Amino acid sequence: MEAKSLLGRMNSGNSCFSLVVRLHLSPLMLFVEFGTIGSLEQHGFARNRLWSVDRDPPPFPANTSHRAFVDLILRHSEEEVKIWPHRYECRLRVALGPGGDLMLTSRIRNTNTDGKSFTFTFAYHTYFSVTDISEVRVEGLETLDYLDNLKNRERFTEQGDALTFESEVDKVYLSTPTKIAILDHERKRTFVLRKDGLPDAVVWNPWDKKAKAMADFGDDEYKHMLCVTAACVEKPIILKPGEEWKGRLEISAVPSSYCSGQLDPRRIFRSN
Ligand SMILES: O=P(O)(O)OC[C@H]1O[C@H](O)[C@H](O)[C@@H](O)[C@@H]1O
Repeated sequence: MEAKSLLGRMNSGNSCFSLVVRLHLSPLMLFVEFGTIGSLEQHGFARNRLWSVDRDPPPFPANTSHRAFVDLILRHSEEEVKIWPHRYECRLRVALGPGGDLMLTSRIRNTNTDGKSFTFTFAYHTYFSVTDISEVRVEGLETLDYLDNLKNRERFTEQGDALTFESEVDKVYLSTPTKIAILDHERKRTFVLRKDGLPDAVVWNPWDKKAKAMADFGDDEYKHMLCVTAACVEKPIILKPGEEWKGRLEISAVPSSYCSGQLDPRRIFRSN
């Protein structure tokens, strides 16, 4: 399966809202090196590999409402050995809930037979469709420390209230809470991200100049997108042979002007 530029569209069946997540896949799954810190290609190699579908996946736990799912698998390959001399298995489960919520679960296992550990970083590079970036707020990241990719990854502390956007942004927020909300006032829709095992969050919008310079990005598309990436970047994950790491991201869309902490989106879904 080609991982690049996957468009995932989910309609809730409820006319109040629909959720469009651009799973610019690999984007969805960055592996080994997030960003351009190391010697590998931008965001690592997993994004540009061919994944296969597991036709006999392990069953879902009985107590979950997520019944529609696909498991994608990526394993080491001979051609990759020069850049990443390890054996691994990476499983990505993409599941849809009855209310239209999207659940991404990743498991990465060290299958080395030479006794060697390996280290990697990880991110779900999810692009969110918004009506007007200038009217968007992000809640859950205020007052946190971040590394600013536009300033040589210098560390700063976010001030004030919720994040708003009026120019290019490329920040790695550190030790973030498990819940982050993206409020689209004009559309009266909020995306709620719930994550596990992914302490960091990257917030990115290229704004006008960078958008024009990017070959695979429309000149005006920056006005209608925000990339909020659940990640594990600051402290890389280390796995010994036989060990497995698990990370999870759940994305829900909630109608109207939901504010984090005030409403529980799960209840809204159930009552619809
Ligand atoms: O275009 P992509 O390779 O998907 O990456 C787009 C952007 O993703 C991230 O959020 C990074 O922090 C940015 O520095 C990068 O430009």
